[in-house]
Amino acid sequence: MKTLNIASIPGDGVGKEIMPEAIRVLEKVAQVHGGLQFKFEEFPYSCDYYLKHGAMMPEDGMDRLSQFDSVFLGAVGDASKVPDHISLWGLLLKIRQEFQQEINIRPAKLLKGINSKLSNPKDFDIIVVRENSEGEYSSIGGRIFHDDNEIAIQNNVFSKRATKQAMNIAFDLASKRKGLVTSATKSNGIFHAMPFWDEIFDEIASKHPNIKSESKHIDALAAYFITHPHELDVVVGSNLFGDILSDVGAAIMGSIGIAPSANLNLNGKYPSMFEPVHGSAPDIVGKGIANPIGQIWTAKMLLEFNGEANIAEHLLKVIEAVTADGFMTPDLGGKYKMTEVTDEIIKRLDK
Ligand SMILES: NC(=O)c1ccc[n+]([C@@H]2O[C@H](COP(=O)([O-])OP(=O)(O)OC[C@H]3O[C@@H](n4cnc5c(N)ncnc54)[C@H](O)[C@@H]3O)[C@@H](O)[C@H]2O)c1
Ligand SMILES: O=C(O)C[C@@H](O)C(=O)O
Ligand SMILES: [K+]
Ligand SMILES: [Mn+2]
Repeated sequence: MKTLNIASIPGDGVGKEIMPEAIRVLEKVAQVHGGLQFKFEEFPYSCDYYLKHGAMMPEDGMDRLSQFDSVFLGAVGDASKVPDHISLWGLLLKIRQEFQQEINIRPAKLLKGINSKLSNPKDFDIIVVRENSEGEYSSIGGRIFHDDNEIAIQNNVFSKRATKQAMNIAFDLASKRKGLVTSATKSNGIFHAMPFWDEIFDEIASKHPNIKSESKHIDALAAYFITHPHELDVVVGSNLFGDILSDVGAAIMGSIGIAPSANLNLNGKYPSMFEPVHGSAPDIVGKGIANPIGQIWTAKMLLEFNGEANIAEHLLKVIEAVTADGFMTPDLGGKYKMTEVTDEIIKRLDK
């Protein structure tokens, strides 16, 4: 019997609602699999935890999480309790950076039965590879002076190593898919970092002559996601560009409530972390209508990256069968509750 030890962090808002749903699904997956079991330990790290303890997690929090095979996270952020930059840097970004989860894989594809926010989408299947550890997400800088003289300086950090790594992963993925890598740039406006990014991209591209490659400015690329999603394959972007593009990707999938993501540690020193693309959705908390599919599709990625690709594929097929038959929450235009969608997925996992 293979055991996967999973640290679950429901976090804030709908994170607390969808996490139990995905765990129900994973327990069922284990039962159907026969040779797999999960041991979950839940950690209450969240904005509520911050209000009680003055920090998003205790001092030994990272040590404790490091003992697990993977971290499974819901969503972080409740601006009514803690400013967003404090909660994100104290938990989500802290885990990404300290566990060296330098790559964030964010698929965007159309499932059967789901109406995209596009009026006439062709079949698209995109993977956004987001550099996940540096770039625009840096705490280097500061604020000086007061009143109207106040100045804020924010430094971006681009290392050749992490940039190459993200691009190499993108080319590897493309070699197993349609064979196209698109780089998100802004080298017309961002004077130092983006020409550097483009040079590295050209260098990596020249080492992959069998893979097509192209650079598009982020503004044009965001529009291209809307107008030509079916032409894209793998898209590689910096931390901020990857963040924005993955929400655009989620919108053309039909809802941000279904988009999954995997924050990957590649050196094996720390666990990877799996969490949906969306946040804590404060506007729908407590209504029972949060879409559980983002968290459940994320569970599929957790299975895949823990060596269980077959059952992971089965799970995604089941999710798609459920959407194809119209079992959807209101964000997708459906009339079903969160738990009803989950129940339907669990029911069909047996078949
Ligand atoms: N990775 C993360 O944990 C993460 C990601 C994004 C935002 N956040 C945080 O979440 C909070 C809210 O951020 P936001 O409003 O910008 O983004 P959000 O993703 O929480 O919500 C955006 C919109 O999508 C909807 N939505 C999100 N998840 C849904 C689901 N599962 N089912 C149905 N609809 C869903 C919301 O109702 C809202 O209308 C902030 O504190 C922010 O910092 C965290
Ligand atoms: O990375 C972020 O900025 C937080 C959230 O928006 C995300 O996409 O995970
Ligand atoms: K999330
Ligand atoms: Mn985001």
